[in-house]
Amino acid sequence: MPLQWFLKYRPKSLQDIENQDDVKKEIKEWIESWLNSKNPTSKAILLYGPPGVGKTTIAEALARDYKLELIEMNASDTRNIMQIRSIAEQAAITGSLFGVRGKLILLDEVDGINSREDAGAIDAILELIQKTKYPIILTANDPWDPSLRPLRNAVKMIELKRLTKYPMRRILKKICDAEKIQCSDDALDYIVEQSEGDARYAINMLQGVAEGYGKVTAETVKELVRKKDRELDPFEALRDIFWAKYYWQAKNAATSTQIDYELLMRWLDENIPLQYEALEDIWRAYDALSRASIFLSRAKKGEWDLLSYVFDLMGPGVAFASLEKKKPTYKAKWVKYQFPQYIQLLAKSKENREYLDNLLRKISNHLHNSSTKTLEGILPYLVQYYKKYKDKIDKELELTEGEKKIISTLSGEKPSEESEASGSRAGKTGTRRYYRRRS
Ligand SMILES: Nc1ncnc2c1ncn2[C@@H]1O[C@H](COP(=O)(O)OP(=O)(O)OP(=O)(O)O)[C@@H](O)[C@H]1O
Repeated sequence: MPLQWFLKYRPKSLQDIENQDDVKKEIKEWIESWLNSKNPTSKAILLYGPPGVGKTTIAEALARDYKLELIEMNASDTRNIMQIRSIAEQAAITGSLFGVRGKLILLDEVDGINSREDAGAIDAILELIQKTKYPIILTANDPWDPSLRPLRNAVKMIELKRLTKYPMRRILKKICDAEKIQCSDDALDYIVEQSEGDARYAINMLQGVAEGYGKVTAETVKELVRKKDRELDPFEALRDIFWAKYYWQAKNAATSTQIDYELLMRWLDENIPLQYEALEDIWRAYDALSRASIFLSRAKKGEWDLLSYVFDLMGPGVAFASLEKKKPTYKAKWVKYQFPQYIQLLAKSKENREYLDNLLRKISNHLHNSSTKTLEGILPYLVQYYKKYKDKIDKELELTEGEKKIISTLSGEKPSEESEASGSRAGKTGTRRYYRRRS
């Protein structure tokens, strides 16, 4: 796997870090107070602020600029507590022996410490701060948890703000130039806007578009870039999974859809043969999906830890079933995704077809839309939100029992025995035909 760009282009020196001038000034003064005197202004600092604004990058760049050896560890990993203790011991002794050219200790993500499960972790860090002969940097997104109060009192707090538009645009532009890809200003602005000040997110999006489409235009970014932390609709989730070039892209898509994992399985099931062409790719994708299904049934028996494998197999498992992706010339194929197979049940009987037609007509009249647009663009959402707004929707659209039954079937509720028995793959063509006929 090629290197992720946010790592490849991580600034090496403080002078390359965008937008954090006050922080850089303050942190330089702090480190110089450590190096030039025996009495630093504070033994440790806590860099805090939203994700992807440069907390870790600043700590690493500082070490490089001042030629300090960086000892870096994730504070939220319980296994590190022992290591933190041993550093505390060593730091107390060796600092005085080896003098100036020293180390910088970085404890990332202290807000990830689970105060109940890792009761000793905060104490271990406090002990380290007390004994240390080396400067310590802690980082956190949210340092305001009450359990972190003793830490807050023991450090100097420095806040990092979200990156603003122009610095963020410069970061992206530099990468476009270095990678020799054409990026339009409109496209970069769109990415910047969607990323809400998170440089890692923006760079990941840029890389996703550049590698998916080969060019970064306003049109291509609008297709692929989603607002940060927004839940994906099923069509977007499928595109992100099938087009993913990286594990994280596929995993993100599988875990951040509006639909639940069982429904996502159905969407994938329906669309694997549409997206992949090589038989072996299709076979591998179904193999991953079937394993996901096995883990899911085990998870539902109470072993919920296994859910993580379900997402691994549904997302990255399906995404990397395609060997074509390994070719440098690979470009994802644009496919019009289909609503899952169980809609076949609707096309099966004349009665159901009438209910569906009536339902589509009612929604279309209500929204002044065509039936085709309603079927493809509105119905999936209505189905998704039906349970939550049932009373309102029933009332506004004056739905009959038959029409309500259609919505329940579409939402993935278990079909009745009669319809399940006839839900073979033969009906699938019927569904497709039904869709084609309408569009
Ligand atoms: N101020 C910045 N200037 C230039 N690049 C930046 C800046 N901030 C972040 N980046 C880019 O974003 C990536 C992620 O940044 P970093 O890991 O430092 O964020 P963070 O604030 O520590 O986030 P988190 O809280 O999620 O750990 C970096 O590798 C770098 O490529």
